[in-house]
Amino acid sequence: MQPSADDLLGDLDPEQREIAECLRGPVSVLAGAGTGKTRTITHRIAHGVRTGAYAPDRVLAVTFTRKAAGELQARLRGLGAEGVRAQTFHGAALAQLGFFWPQFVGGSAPQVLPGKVSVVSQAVESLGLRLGAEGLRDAASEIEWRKVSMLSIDGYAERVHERPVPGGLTPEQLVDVHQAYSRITDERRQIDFEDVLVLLTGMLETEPRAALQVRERYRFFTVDEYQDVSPLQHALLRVWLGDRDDVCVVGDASQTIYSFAGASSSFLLRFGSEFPHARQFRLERNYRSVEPIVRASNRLMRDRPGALTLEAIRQEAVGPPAVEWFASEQEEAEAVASSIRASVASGTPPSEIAVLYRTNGQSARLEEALGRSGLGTRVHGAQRFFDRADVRQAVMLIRGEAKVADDRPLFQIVSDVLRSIGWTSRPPEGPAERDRWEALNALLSLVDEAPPGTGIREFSEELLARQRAHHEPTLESVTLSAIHAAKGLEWSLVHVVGLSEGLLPIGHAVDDEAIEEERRLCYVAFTRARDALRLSGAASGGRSARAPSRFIAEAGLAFAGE
Ligand SMILES: Nc1ncnc2c1ncn2[C@@H]1O[C@H](COP(=O)(O)OP(=O)(O)OP(=O)(O)O)[C@@H](O)[C@H]1O
Repeated sequence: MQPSADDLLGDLDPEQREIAECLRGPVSVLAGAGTGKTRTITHRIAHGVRTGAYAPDRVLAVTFTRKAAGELQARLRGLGAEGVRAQTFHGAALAQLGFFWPQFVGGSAPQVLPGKVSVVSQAVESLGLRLGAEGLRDAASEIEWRKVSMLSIDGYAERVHERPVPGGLTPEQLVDVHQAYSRITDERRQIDFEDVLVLLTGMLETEPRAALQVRERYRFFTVDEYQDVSPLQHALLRVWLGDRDDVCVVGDASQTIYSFAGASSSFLLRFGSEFPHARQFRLERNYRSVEPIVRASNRLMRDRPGALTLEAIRQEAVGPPAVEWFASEQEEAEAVASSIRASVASGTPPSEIAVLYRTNGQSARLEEALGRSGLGTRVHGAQRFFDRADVRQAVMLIRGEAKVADDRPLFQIVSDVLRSIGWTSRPPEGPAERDRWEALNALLSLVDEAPPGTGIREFSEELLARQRAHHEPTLESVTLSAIHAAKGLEWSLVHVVGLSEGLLPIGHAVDDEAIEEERRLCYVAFTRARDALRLSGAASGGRSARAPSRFIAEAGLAFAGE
């Protein structure tokens, strides 16, 4: 049963409620980590729909990753706001471009390149230059940065001396690479990820009939994680709005961790000058984490521009985050694995545990150590749950079952399907079998979560909706994740590893701006933990000795065993 309008708002504290009731006009919310910003905006939208202020199909909720869009969509569905679309900027733009292209340009929209690196490689070759794999990736990132920053190649040429140039190229050659890349994509009539936004924004600016259609379609906009908006995404949002101002943006400047890719918290912090009549709110009450975690996180960000001081609601008597220093990364990985094994033995479910690190290269050692401790792991972002071949097969078979009348209980129908493709009631031993088992078992756990009385047909529809939205079920394994990919998520127990100079902050962060971005990453990592945060670092990463990360002392903590 869906909550009534009053029950909906009953889940919110007075500040959250005030925001949820402020349904019109420009609204900005500066919301610290764990203060319930996602809860607030989803309730605000659901409240708008429930009270009739919003026609659900005229509401667009935008965010930055498909995962976050899936979460938003699922939370909205859970609150009864079914018809509302939650999309990424890119997803929404791609759909609109595909729709308008035949009308205003003719034919079908150009093909979107799956990635830039191979074209960059051809561009480099066409100029008689040479670049290694890393250099090609860096050059591709620079092309992305230029486009999301809305710089022409000439504009970029003026600023290239302030930009990172891949080793082996001069700044002038890098500009040539941009030019050659552009020429090749134009010749082949291909567009890249950023071009989708560039072209749509241009089309909506120059074709009033297209702009009119989009504005007719979408009336109420909400942008989550607004601290991550790029100049290009901001420009698109402005053309979507036209001269209207029903937009609500929510974000936390302390969680800006994509500046290197062109994101800028200045749009969030300057929202009041862009919309002088905006209502501006703050959420500073942290519901997620126990007080010592909130205290350390506040200390880490003290006096930084736009930083909020969080008030911890959870005042349980617990000690400060544990901090440990090891002689080598191997020792660190083994100690983390045995500590996690002890936590699981004392009752913390593996799905409530995460190990976070700065670079993807750190995961293999941890995966091995945890595997040796008999724990299933899942590297976050490696492959999306609903893209797995075993999951796709299971969903297809379940959908097949839904087509025939069957009065057996739902659990039996689904477990029989899963058994037919190798699921057993006990988990198998080997890591690959275990991984498959965890995935199939997660599908079965969705049966337990379904409301009583759910039939196979409804269950199959729910699976399809989740598959479309990439709304993944919980897997009973420990999550390993790069900090960047952990944004927006939370676990009961979080280990942050690699707290050494060179890893966090990363070695290539040298100027103040880059160090500040590393600090924000560290903040995002700390604030993912609800009940316990464990920090560690190691002196040796193999080649060189490292010093403890400055962020530990700056958070008011100290290493034991240093
Ligand atoms: N009014 C409230 N009462 C109780 N718990 C709340 C309330 N608001 C939020 N929470 C809890 O606080 C936690 C954080 O909420 P949510 O995920 O919406 O936060 P967020 O602000 O989006 O976090 P972040 O920016 O750190 O990712 C969740 O566990 C949520 O259930």
